Amino acid sequence: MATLGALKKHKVTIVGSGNWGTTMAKLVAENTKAHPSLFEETVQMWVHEEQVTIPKESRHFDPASELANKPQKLSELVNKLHENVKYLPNITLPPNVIANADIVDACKNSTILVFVLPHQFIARACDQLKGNIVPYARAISCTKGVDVSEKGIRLLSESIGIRLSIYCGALSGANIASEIAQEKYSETTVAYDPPPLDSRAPTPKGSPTSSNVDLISPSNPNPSARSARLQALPSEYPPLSHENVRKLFHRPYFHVRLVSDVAGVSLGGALKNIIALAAGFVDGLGWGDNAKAAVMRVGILEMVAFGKAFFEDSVHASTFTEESCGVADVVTSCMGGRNFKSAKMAIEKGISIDEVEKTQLNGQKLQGTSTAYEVNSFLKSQGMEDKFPLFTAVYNILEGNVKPEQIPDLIESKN
Ligand SMILES: NC(=O)c1ccc[n+]([C@@H]2O[C@H](COP(=O)([O-])OP(=O)(O)OC[C@H]3O[C@@H](n4cnc5c(N)ncnc54)[C@H](O)[C@@H]3O)[C@@H](O)[C@H]2O)c1
Ligand SMILES: O=P(O)(O)OC[C@H](O)CO
Repeated sequence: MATLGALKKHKVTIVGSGNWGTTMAKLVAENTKAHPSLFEETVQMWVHEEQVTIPKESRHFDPASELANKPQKLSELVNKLHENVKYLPNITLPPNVIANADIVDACKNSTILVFVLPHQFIARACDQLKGNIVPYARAISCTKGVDVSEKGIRLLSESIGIRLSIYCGALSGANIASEIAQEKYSETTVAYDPPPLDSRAPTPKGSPTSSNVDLISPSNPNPSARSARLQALPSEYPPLSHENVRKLFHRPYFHVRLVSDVAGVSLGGALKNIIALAAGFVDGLGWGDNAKAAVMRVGILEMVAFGKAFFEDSVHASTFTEESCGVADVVTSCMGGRNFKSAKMAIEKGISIDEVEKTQLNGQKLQGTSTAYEVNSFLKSQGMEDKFPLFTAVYNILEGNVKPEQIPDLIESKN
């Protein structure tokens, strides 16, 4: 009985503190408090430091205070007010969330790292952490996107795992952060497929681990070769079984389903953002719900086809259809997501999405535009743009090569 010998508790760090990062810190901290035999109560939240002035509309704004119009460090404000007034205003954080602007210190001795950074900041964060974390740490990626290079395409969970030489799973779902922060019911999918060594069973010689998966590339379209050895979680810690991982994320208002399909969960979260941009384009044209449903239908088909074409060994099509991280995330993202809203506003105002992001989002980041570019660059490298007409159309609209009004013709089936 592995748990009988457990003496230590898992220390959890949330790597990121945006809209979703701060929400994740809140719900995880509620759970570390609720499960004191498994987790240390204090949850560190890494804050990318910036100077923030308390907004006038904030309940913390006091015109009589000398601090009223004075920029202050965000990490200090979070710890003083128990609120992230910039990225998650009006939500009280539990006192066991501790904001920390030093990423290495925040992650020191943590056995569980929850990555919730915008995609573009992952590589640098990992560079800073490399060699400064316990080698048996485990990670969960909540970031939505994919990494593409001249060598091929990689899931963010893989990128994190490879950069840090640790195992990384994924969490993704129909999860608009502000609703979850207000404790409105939602579901999510957590993919966690730890190598056999974490279950304390001896690892059969030559058995695969789930980390350090080779890149998908033209010469290696469906890699199954898995190379590196992971360090086993010491037996003093409670095992990170599906049951215990669920206890870290599940709340009465946030229902978690555990699966083993890390690729499916990661891909769903990335690709739905391209579909959400298309939905925003047609809505911005004033075309109504039928048009939106049409691009969602085609987008879901392309999401499934993409998984089958490039991740056939790992993705289960049922992950897209049956779990929150698939069709359900497409639906919520195309109704109320930032990518959808920003694409819609860009069309309505006749400006670029980048301009909407810079002027309207108060520092929050879109992931759909970079994912559209990354996916297109990969499809081009595979000579497969025409097999994914919606993804290709979104890229070409962003590039100014075609107009949103051309979407119906561009996505029409040629059969
Ligand atoms: N917000 C949501 O509803 C939601 C839900 C599910 C998943 N996600 C995903 O979670 C990820 C994180 O999104 P978010 O909503 O927490 O962030 P956000 O877009 O609200 O905020 C941007 C974050 O980037 C940080 N940042 C800015 N410059 C930085 C730098 N140079 N280095 C490091 N960090 C920097 C800011 O401090 C801030 O925390 C994204 O991939 C997003 O798609 C978001
Ligand atoms: O607001 P978006 O477009 O970044 O989407 C948020 C979540 O991913 C929805 O599940």
